[in-house]
Amino acid sequence: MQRCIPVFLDEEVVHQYYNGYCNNILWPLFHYIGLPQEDRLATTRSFQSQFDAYKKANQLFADVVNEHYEEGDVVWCHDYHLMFLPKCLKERNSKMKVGWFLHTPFPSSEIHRMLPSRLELLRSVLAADLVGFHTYDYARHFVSACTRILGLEGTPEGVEDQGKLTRIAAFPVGIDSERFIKALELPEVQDHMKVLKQRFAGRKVMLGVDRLDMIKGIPQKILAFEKFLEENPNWRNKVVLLQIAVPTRTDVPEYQKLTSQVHEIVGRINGRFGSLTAVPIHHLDRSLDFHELCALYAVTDVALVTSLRDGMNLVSYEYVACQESKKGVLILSEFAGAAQSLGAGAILVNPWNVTEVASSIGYALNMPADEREKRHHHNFKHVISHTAQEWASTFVSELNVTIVEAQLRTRQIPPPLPIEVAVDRYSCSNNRLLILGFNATLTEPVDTLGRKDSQINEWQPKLRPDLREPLRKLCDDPKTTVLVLSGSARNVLDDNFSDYNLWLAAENGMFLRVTTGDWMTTMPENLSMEWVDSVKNVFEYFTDRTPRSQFEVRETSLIWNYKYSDVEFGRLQARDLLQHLWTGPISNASLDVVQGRRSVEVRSVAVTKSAAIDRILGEIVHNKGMKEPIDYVLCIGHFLTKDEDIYTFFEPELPSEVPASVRPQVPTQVRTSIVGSRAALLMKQNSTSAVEQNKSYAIDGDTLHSMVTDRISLQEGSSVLDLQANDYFSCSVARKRSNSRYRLQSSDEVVTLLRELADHR
Ligand SMILES: O=P(O)(O)OC[C@H]1O[C@H](O[C@H]2O[C@H](CO)[C@@H](O)[C@H](O)[C@H]2O)[C@H](O)[C@@H](O)[C@@H]1O
Ligand SMILES: O=c1ccn([C@@H]2O[C@H](COP(=O)(O)OP(=O)(O)O)[C@@H](O)[C@H]2O)c(=O)[nH]1
Repeated sequence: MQRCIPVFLDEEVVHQYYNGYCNNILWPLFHYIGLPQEDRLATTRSFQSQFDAYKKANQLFADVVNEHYEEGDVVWCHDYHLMFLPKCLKERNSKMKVGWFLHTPFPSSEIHRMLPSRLELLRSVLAADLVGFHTYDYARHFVSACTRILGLEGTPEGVEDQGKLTRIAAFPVGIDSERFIKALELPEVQDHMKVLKQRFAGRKVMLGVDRLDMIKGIPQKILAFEKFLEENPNWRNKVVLLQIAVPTRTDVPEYQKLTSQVHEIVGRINGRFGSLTAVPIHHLDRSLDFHELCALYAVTDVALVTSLRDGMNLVSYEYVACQESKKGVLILSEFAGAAQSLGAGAILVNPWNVTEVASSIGYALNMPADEREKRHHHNFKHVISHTAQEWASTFVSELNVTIVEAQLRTRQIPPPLPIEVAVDRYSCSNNRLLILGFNATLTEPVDTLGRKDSQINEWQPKLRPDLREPLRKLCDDPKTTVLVLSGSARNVLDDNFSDYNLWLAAENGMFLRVTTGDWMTTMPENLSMEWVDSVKNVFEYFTDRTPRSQFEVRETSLIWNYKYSDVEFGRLQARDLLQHLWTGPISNASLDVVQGRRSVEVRSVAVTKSAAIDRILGEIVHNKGMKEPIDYVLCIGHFLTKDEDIYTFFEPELPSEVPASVRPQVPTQVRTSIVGSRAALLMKQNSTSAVEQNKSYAIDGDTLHSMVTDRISLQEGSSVLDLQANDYFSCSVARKRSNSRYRLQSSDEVVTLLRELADHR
């Protein structure tokens, strides 16, 4: 039992839908082979009747999904067979979380234009929330098809249609590398390896493993091998090509023709270069079992992949995974998606250039051991770190995040902060917490035009002079705790706030310090920063080419800022920069690209202000030895969307709250502590008792006894927060739409607010 639910299609639908529309129309078109001639005499082969069958089959899939769907489920549709499915699903239930991933290339819009049903298919895919491709190029082609053919707007995140954004991104698939590596130890595989080694002793063995499909370039590969033998007579008895050609789509006439064509070429070459005892090409028209395949991957000297187009090509990954001891050479078509990830170690070839492939064969066969080792090492590292498991979890987590972000986009414009009320409630409270953002909250607003001539060294953010006095008064009030929570680096906060008696949380809360003490870290364990150097290269490149832009390397993030550059040019450059990031350094890492109004920031997914706040609160309560619960919270900042759930941290019942379940990449301990401490941070908004609230959260989280929760309860049974709903003021600064309860127009209004709080009676 594979936990699969079948969708039954009748034979005629299969013929028209699967053999017809999928494999005879979409497949060749997406691989740049073009469309077949429409056969007008046979109505069963017309585009229209095949497309009707395609839609019908997709609807049948949708019906089965609907039958089994439960609220909150994620529906991930795969491949060109199901391009109509997202639309069918969303029409029935617009709240369903739907992703779609294409395993083949998506061709240039000029090719997609040829398809008679081009509009309907694009629109249907756009009904999904997240659309994924193996490479950035395919994603780019899809976006340009939507802009050129549908006339929609392409944004750096995806495609927008009347306010609805479909996110488009690259998610390169990988393999279960462990499975292959472990299999090599099995006795069955070892036996196969022994037999193969004996069988081909004294000869170098080249391997081809492909479905017998025209996109795999099998004739081109064999012709290149023939040319190599022709030009290198000394190799004729010393090398053999093993070609596994797995039969596929045997009902489609084009595939039948290909089989005969390949047989003919193989026969001719074997006749030409074979002897009574040996032939240069061993061609198998069948599939192998997993163990045989692993053994072949492990013992062969060169793998030859000559796809004319290929979505990814997993064979190349599998070969690399099995070559840790032999360190064989991979010759790989530049038209396979895999060329973008294994290009560093493989010999890349244009399969149409038979001469080039033939000489690459010679180069691979003669390659010295140290070069083989270096090349293999590059690829092996990639294959074992970019696995199928990681691919799937990244896609699903991105899908969840996409949905939360879409909810955030529909945020309201909050009303202005009622300063008088905020001050009044402040006066009546006994233990207040003020959480203040820094940039654009406590600094002067940026006036791009006015600063055109300013000096680069003014870029470090500075506390507004008119805030110094009120801030000092607030910090010196024993009933008030002030926390400055910023994305800025530690030294920037040190420079601005060392003289005040307050708490500083730098780098989005990853570092914390009370100004009378030392910095400590609240960083989650295992925060990988391996990506920093490659992202830095991209940022350097764009900084050099965008006058008056700059980038800052922080300890847990990198930020490129173009707030002083020409706005239009800066935006264009930002787009380009994002494209560079997606295709390169961040294509498969657990990173977030956070776009500000004039900045692009890259940080690890676990780094957010809201993820850090409960750890910070725990530390403050512990450090101050608080005896009384906090009864007033003011949280103001010019926070990015990604950080905005800090506002809802204090009021869990808000609908736009980001549930812990949609942050799967946040390490478990952190997630648990968010849920846990929230349970302790009670609001007396309704009559629910502490015990009841704790219970309801216990269902969400694994446990309430996280380290942080335990630490921040004041004493057994009492909680850290004792907030009336009207003693909580979340307030965005200089942002129109926000999740906050209130807003202030600019930091000028922050000055007014803090002055009045400081002078309250
Ligand atoms: O179902 P078949 O007709 O036997 O075809 C087999 C699969 O072929 C295609 O595979 C693609 O997906 C691979 C993994 O993402 C990728 O590496 C490769 O480049 C693609 O060709 C097809 O997309 C699948 O749906 C078929 O099952
Ligand atoms: O006899 C065989 C030969 C190959 N494969 C598998 O078929 C897949 C081929 O995937 P690839 O991405 O290379 O191309 P596709 O056939 O999907 O276009 C790989 O996982 C191979 O391990 C297999 O199961 N049996």
